[in-house]
Amino acid sequence: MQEYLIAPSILSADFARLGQDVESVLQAGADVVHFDVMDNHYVPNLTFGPMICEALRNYGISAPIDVHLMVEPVDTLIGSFADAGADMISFHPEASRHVHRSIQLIKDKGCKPGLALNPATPLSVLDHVIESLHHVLIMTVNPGFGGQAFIPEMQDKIRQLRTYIDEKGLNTVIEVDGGIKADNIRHVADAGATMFVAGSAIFNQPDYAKAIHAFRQALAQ
Ligand SMILES: O=C(CO)[C@H](O)[C@H](O)COP(=O)(O)O
Ligand SMILES: [Fe+2]
Repeated sequence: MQEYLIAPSILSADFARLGQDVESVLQAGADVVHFDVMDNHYVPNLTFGPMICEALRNYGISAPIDVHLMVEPVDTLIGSFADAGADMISFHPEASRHVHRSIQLIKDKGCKPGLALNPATPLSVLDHVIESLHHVLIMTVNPGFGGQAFIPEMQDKIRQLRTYIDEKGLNTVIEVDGGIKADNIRHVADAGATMFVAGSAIFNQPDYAKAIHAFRQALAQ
């Protein structure tokens, strides 16, 4: 059976009690912690850096941490996030002057590299580097904010990426990020995604377990 990963985006968590909130969402059945890093330069918003990642590890969070870098430049932050306890690190190709070098830096630090593609970024940016990637993060909203609506055209992009990966015989993970809800997750999975980021659809609900269960039920259909 296909294994699906649910990755709550802590962008929508309660920052005043972040450790407890992340612990709660993991106890509620989440698989991975999605950690959105925004710099008010690559995207028009500002969030958190490696110190917060390290603080979560020190608090006792042992689940995989999936760092989504929406920063420019990229390379100077890779080492700090790896040292702070990141497992997966993705970045946007537009924000790196040397994409292959950034991927190698992530690997050299023992983390799993990913490329994050904005809605208007073509899949062709994956040519020549796809073999080095652990995951491709398809943005299904424009990066910078939580709580936006899923862009329907991305369904076809995910499908094309599935074909691209399968034709090469790779097992690259397709991660989707933005506007994922219980009522669209099945369609996104049908298109070929296996890892689902969701911020507002989980953290804005009173019962995290119920929200995650609704995702799993939709995926099991
Ligand atoms: O990378 C992101 C925004 O740039 C977030 O991960 C994403 O938008 C998740 O939030 P939501 O599920 O509320 O759309
Ligand atoms: Fe994200």
